[in-house]
This record gives sequence, C-alpha cells and structure tokens, in this order.
Amino acid sequence: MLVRDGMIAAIGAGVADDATDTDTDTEVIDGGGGVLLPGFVDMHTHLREPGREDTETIASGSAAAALGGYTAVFAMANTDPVADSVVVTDHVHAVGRQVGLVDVHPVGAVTVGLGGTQLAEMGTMAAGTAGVRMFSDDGKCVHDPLVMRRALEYARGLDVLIAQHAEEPRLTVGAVAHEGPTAARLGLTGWPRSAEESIVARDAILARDAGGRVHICHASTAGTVEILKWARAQGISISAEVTPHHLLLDDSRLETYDAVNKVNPPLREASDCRALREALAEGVIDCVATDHAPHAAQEKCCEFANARPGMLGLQTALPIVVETMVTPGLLDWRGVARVMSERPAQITRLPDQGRPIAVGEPANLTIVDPETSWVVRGDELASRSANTPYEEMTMTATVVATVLRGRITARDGHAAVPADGMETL
Ligand SMILES: NC(=O)N[C@@H](CC(=O)O)C(=O)O
Ligand SMILES: [Zn+2]
Repeated sequence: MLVRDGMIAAIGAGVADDATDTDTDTEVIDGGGGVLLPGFVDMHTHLREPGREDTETIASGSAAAALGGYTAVFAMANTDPVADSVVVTDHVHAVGRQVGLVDVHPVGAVTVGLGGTQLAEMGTMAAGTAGVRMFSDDGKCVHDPLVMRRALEYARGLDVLIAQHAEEPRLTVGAVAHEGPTAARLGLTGWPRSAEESIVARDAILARDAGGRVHICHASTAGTVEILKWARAQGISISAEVTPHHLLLDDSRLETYDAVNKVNPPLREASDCRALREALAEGVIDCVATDHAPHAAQEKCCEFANARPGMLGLQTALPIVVETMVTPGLLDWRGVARVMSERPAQITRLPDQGRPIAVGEPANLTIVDPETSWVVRGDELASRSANTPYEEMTMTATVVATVLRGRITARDGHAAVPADGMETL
C-alpha cells in the first residue's frame, strides 16, 4: 500500500517500488504478513485532563490509544472542571490536536456539572470548533426521565448522540459489586442487573418518543441484550457498546478483594459474559468501547468498598477481543474491523474514520500481528496510571503500527513523540 498526503494512493504488491521515484521522505512499514485494519475508534475513554493530570493527560492517554491501535477516541466529560461548556470541550479538542497522536473528540456533559438537573448548552458545544457530536454524564446516569427526554429532543434537533451510563441510582445505593452469590459470600453490597436494565428499557422508550439517538454505555447484562433486541425490532434508534472487561472477566475475580477489579457497572456472571459475546457477534451490541478509566494507586489500594471504580483499557482491548471473539470463532477479522472501527465511526458520524481500506480513503490504519504474545505490566503501559486487572497476564495479538492520516503514531510498541515538543508524556 502506498500512502500519500494522508490518503491511500495505491494498494497491491510492488507499490512501494513506485514510491521511490517521486516521493521523498518515504517510510516503509513491513506488516510482516499481519492483519491490516481501519484504525480503531473508542467511544468511551477517560483522559482525566483537565483536573486529574496526575492520573492521565491528553498526551499520555493519546499515546496509550495509539499503542492500542486507535486513531480516534471520545474523551468523556467527567473531568474537573466538567466538560459542560464550549470552553472546556474546545480546550480538550485543541490539546488533542496539539498532541496529534489520535483524534480526540470531547464528549459534552448532558447536564451542568453532571448534576442531573439543568441541561448543559449542548448546541453551543456542538457549534464550537470541537464540533461535539456526543453528550454524556458518564460516571453518572441521567436519572430524571424529564431531563433525559429533553436531552433526547435537543439531540434530535442537533443530530447528536446521547450516551447513557445506565444506572438507576436508587438501586445502587452503597453498591460495589454485582449483586449475586459471590458478593453475598464476600459481604459486598450488590449492584443488581435491574439497575442497568430498568434504565435501558426506559431510555429506549424515551428515545422512541423523542426521536433522538441514544447509546448505551458499557452494557453488562444478559437482560440488557434482550431489551436491545426488542428495541431494535421496534425501529428505535438505540446503539450499545460492551467493554473488553465485561466480555472477559466475571465476578469470580472479586475473591481476592483486589480493588483493581472494581468497576462500574460491575463484573457480572459468566452467563452475562457469554450473552454479551453472542450479542456482539450478532450485531445486537454494536461495538467495543474501552471505558479506559485511569486511577491513582492510592485510589485503588484502599478497602474494596472505598476504592474508585474503573480500569485501564486502551492498550489491552485488541488482544481481549481476539481472545473472547476471534479465537472462539465468534468474529473474523472483518468482524473486528466492524466492532472496533466501522460501527463506532458510523454511530458517532465520523466521516474519515472506520472507512474501507481502499484507494482514495484516508489512511487511518492499524497493522496487527495476531500471533505474537506479550505480558501486561501496568507500569510499562503508556498511561500515567497502572490500574490494569490484567497484570502479568499473557496477551496474544500486538499492534505493529498505527497510522493517522498517513503519519505513524505508534510502531513496535513506541508511540511517536507528540507534535510541538509537548513534554507531558
Ligand atoms: N467505569 C468506571 O468504573 N469508572 C469511570 C466512570 C464510568 O465510566 O462510569 C470513571 O470515570 O472512572
Ligand atoms: Zn459509565
């Protein structure tokens, strides 16, 4: 493949020889017989800047994304200050561009300060230079049904997406783990499946009547899959993501009380993992999103009940999708391209991501070696935090290179130096 001016210029054997006559500054990537995929798009990343740069910055998170094979990420709004104004969303966007390792799309908050009562100025954020196209109070649920209805009505008019963290807060008071036999035995307060499912069902119905598009963040239960099937059958505009950790891990991980496994929604039961995998294979769940959630060591080493929920995800997503979906034959590599790149780009209406690999298309690409294994070590990841539940686990499949508009952003485990000599990595 020959890439020129950020676009795919030619495909086929021998095109590298064509390049040498006319092109100066040519770089050759030897894919080594790997798999060439469109660059991944993550609909759910927490970059922590502004406010918690000790745990992640836009630069360090962008490096983790590039190393994970991503060319675009959506940065959630639960920063400090909250991304509930155009000042913050345009700032995040500008820093993302300056870093230049991945397209950083800020997510705008649905409500002011994530407070759940007063709608944020969605239209102003959508009209800013960041062109915000997704709104979410993620970390918190837009719980008030009237607020959610109004948000969906505005979303329809603006042609943007509302991404819901589906959690009925009255059902999760004090909850720290999936409500089931494991939590009961360990003495942990349970987060029932119904807390998620009741909101998913409600929001499907609100979206039906308001005509807006709703997206379900981190679907975690078999029941959510059934509701999505029903809603789809009604023609409701609803999409959903699943995280790598909800595909792979179940609540048996909690036996050690290690808070690295604490996450919202919680790790569920093996039967939920199976249902989520099947739903992803069938397209009932549209895509994989990481919910990359960096936290400082001191926020994770305390008692399980007091630890912050969330885990790293950007650099381990691909091998987990391979392990849970490709190896058992639930998805082929075309399917991986669909769930990691094409569907997230379609849902968020990104024009130049998740495109077919063809002449004239933007060169947003990921080259994957599906055979090579590596061992996860939190302190070797690009993130400023190390809260990975996969410490010392062997992962198979590595990202050989990531290419953003023709520029190599990661190669053989090294991220490119951010543009403008930024030193925040
Ligand atoms: N998933 C989590 O457990 N935590 C996320 C918030 C969220 O995605 O709900 C975070 O911001 O830390
Ligand atoms: Zn969430």
